[in-house]
Amino acid sequence: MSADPPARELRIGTRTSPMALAQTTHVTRLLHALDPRLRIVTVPVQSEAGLWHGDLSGTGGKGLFVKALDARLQSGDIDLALHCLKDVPGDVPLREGLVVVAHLERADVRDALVVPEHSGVRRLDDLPHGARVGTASVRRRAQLLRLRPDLRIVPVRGAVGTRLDLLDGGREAHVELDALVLASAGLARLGLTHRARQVFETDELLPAVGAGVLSLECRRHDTALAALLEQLNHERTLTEATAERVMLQGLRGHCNSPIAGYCVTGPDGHLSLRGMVFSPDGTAFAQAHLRSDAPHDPAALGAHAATELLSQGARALIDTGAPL
Ligand SMILES: NCc1[nH]cc(CCC(=O)O)c1CC(=O)O
Repeated sequence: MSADPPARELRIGTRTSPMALAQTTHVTRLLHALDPRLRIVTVPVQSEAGLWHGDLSGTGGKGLFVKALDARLQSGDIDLALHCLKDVPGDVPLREGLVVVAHLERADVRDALVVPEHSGVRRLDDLPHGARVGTASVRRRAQLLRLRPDLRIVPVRGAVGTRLDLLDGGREAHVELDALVLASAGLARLGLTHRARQVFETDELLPAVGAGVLSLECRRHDTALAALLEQLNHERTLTEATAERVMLQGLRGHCNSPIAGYCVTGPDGHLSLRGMVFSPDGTAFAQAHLRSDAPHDPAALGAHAATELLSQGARALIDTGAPL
């Protein structure tokens, strides 16, 4: 072998929220461990979505950051885009010339209950009747209402820190919230795990498709970079995420559909996929729980789960909750 080529500059596009920056730092460390000579440049990418606090369910809001990053990648402005798989809509095809090369090992997939700093509430059951719980996720709303139909669910968006400020600010924040439900993985990335009072088991609050998974995307023709990034791929995560994503795509949900999906690999290598689709208030739902003895075909498992959910009326549930 001849001498190594000089290390290249690598431009990572990132959202500017603290969570996105923490994820970028994490990936930067992983990349430097593979090649310490890489010159990694962080390129902030904005989208209007981060500025909004209202209900974004009808605006394609979740997909805006994905689209903004993908456009910058396509134009060559950045070399690498990092996505929370959970935020990548099921119905948006990958842009021409781009490729998802790695799925990083999945972090905690569970949702967590967070209460104001000085509150004595330890679990959802401790909240008073009619308590106000902040979440803008229709998946969380439906499942929280199944657990506690008396709760008032308040749509709260924005960076995790902003939401915590609203929660802790109480009356002064003009939004009196008794609790928030947030992703454990997001709290962990921000060093805020101590704020989680109750971490919901996956069978009481089924996670989002792709929860806890970061995916790395680059240009198809950037083969040297693709080869480097592939080393960061985690095979089990890819398999599980594939089953969940194929299920999501088969359901043809809109950008904020009340869909949950979680695939786990058993000790003997089999895959177990649970999927649920809810009505907005959680009173009606479809569910599938399928097992595959062939871990090599997660896509078939996902497609099968979607078919099962659709046979139980998932289409009507998704369309009822659809934005006007
Ligand atoms: N929709 C926002 C979002 N997208 C990804 C995460 C972090 C955790 C993850 O990757 O699953 C979060 C925060 C949250 O939902 O509280």
